[in-house]
Amino acid sequence: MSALRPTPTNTVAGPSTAGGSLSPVPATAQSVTLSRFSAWFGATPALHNIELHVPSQSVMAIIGPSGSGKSTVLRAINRLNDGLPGVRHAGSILLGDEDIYASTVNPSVLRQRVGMVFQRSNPFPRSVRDNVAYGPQLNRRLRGRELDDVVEYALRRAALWDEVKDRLRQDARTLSGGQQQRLCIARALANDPEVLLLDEPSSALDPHGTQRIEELVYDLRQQLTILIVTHNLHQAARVADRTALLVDGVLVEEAPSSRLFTRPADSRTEAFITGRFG
Ligand SMILES: Nc1ncnc2c1ncn2[C@@H]1O[C@H](COP(=O)(O)OP(=O)(O)OP(=O)(O)O)[C@@H](O)[C@H]1O
Repeated sequence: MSALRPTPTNTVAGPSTAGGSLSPVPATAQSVTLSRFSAWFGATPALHNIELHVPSQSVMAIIGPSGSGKSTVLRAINRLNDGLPGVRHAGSILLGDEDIYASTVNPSVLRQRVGMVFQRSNPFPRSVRDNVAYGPQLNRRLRGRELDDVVEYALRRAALWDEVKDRLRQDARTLSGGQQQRLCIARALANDPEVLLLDEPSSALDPHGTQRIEELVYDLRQQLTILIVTHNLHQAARVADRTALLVDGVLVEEAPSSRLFTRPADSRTEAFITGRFG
């Protein structure tokens, strides 16, 4: 098994602008596989022996009651739990066939390959352009025209370009909440990730903003592997190919969304989706 490394496309990704048309070279989407993955915060167990395979170029929704471990799963895939006091884990998480917890893995490189967007949009207090340019500038040392092209490419992929192309120098915090959330997605996409983790990305948005995010997830699934944590069961049913239910850190059921929401195999799933608990 090889150590995680920047993919070849990460070094050249971004648009070629020959002829003035964008022809992006996206990274190859990767599957994500958790095997007997457990996590603890101090003595408190948060995840128990999770077995979960997310096929490449698909959307997996993770649902479950509050405190069931949904965010912990996402953060484990990005190694964002590393460094929290008392945290430890057992088992493995593979990105494609690469163990993300191998000692050779650089977590910063991992986080370029596995982008994450949080519930509350968190743009830097800088311009729209600078928010998106930050990653490729730092990680790929892009400058000038090449950098501008990557910014445009990422904003187009995030379905935001048309709304901000004349406001690139404006403070990102002047955008609407929904636009800020898509800006955060563009910021992750600028690193040309193979996997995108979305932690309740539309819970702070109005119905229109929510719909834009869902359309975006639907479109991005062709190029990326996406895991989305959501409290909105209709959203999971709409956007996710498969859905996983976590209860008390245990994976209760994982199935195609069309089946899980209509013919759940486990009585706890039925109780959860019919609102009898959680
Ligand atoms: N940094 C931390 N330190 C200690 N315990 C934590 C920490 N983060 C999470 N936990 C605990 O781990 C468990 C799972 O939390 P997690 O945030 O993953 O749940 P969740 O399903 O995402 O919840 P919610 O839907 O409310 O966001 C909870 O019991 C929580 O209190």
